[in-house]
Amino acid sequence: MAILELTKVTGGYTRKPVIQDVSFSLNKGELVGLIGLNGAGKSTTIKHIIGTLLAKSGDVHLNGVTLQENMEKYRTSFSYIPETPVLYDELTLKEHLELTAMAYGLDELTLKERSALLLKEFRMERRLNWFPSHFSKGMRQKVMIMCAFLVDPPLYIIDEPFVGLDPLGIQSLLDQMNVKKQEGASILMSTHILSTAERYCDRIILLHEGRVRAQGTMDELRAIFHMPDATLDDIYIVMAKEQDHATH
Ligand SMILES: Nc1ncnc2c1ncn2[C@@H]1O[C@H](COP(=O)(O)OP(=O)(O)OP(=O)(O)O)[C@@H](O)[C@H]1O
Repeated sequence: MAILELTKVTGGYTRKPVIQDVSFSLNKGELVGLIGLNGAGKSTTIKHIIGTLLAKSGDVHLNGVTLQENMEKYRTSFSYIPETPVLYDELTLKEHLELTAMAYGLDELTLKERSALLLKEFRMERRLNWFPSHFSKGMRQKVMIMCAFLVDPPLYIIDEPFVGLDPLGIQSLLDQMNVKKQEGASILMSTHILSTAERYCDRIILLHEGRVRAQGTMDELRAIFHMPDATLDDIYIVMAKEQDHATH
């Protein structure tokens, strides 16, 4: 069974749809890249998955249920790392981790064990009692990343994770993603860093003007675009120059 399944999702912010007929799924243990130009609809698609926007038509199943069918199961089946960190100014790093643990019903021991590993991995051990106002941009992002991994859900949704992290931070994140994948979790990641997406993603979904233009492994994409030796950058540029696919 797919952990995440979008079926013909059409939606947006106003009556005019931003994404149309978006269908794709993620299987257990897969890392899938959501790729597209600025304004293609990546964040809008993610908002429909996490439930901040509701589809005008079509549906999203997560862990076998829609948000309407079982809100509790749906919400606890994923964690989300937004593009721009959202932190509580009046809570320390330690309190952010504690709050996340409480929201997801983690016991004290699990919180202690998992946070010790994450704090070490992301080199934040000495910042436990700091407030967000003293964090750099990358550190703020690391707080969100640590909270997401603390939960240990079956699905991670990560919006443009690499901007703002230093190379060590990026490597730590990729390592964590890999560990979780090995344990069977699935990851949906949107990014503009195509070389990283090409290297790490099992499959790629190419969004263009609110629609899925193509999806598959790199080899499948090369076949679809008739570009046998192409990199993801090459394919992306060809897709970006297509004028009329939105109408087909
Ligand atoms: N809050 C909003 N209200 C109305 N329209 C919006 C809102 N946010 C985004 N849009 C519109 O939806 C379309 C898709 O935007 P979206 O943010 O999903 O793109 P994206 O693929 O994530 O782009 P980027 O790579 O720049 O982050 C754009 O035309 C944008 O103007």
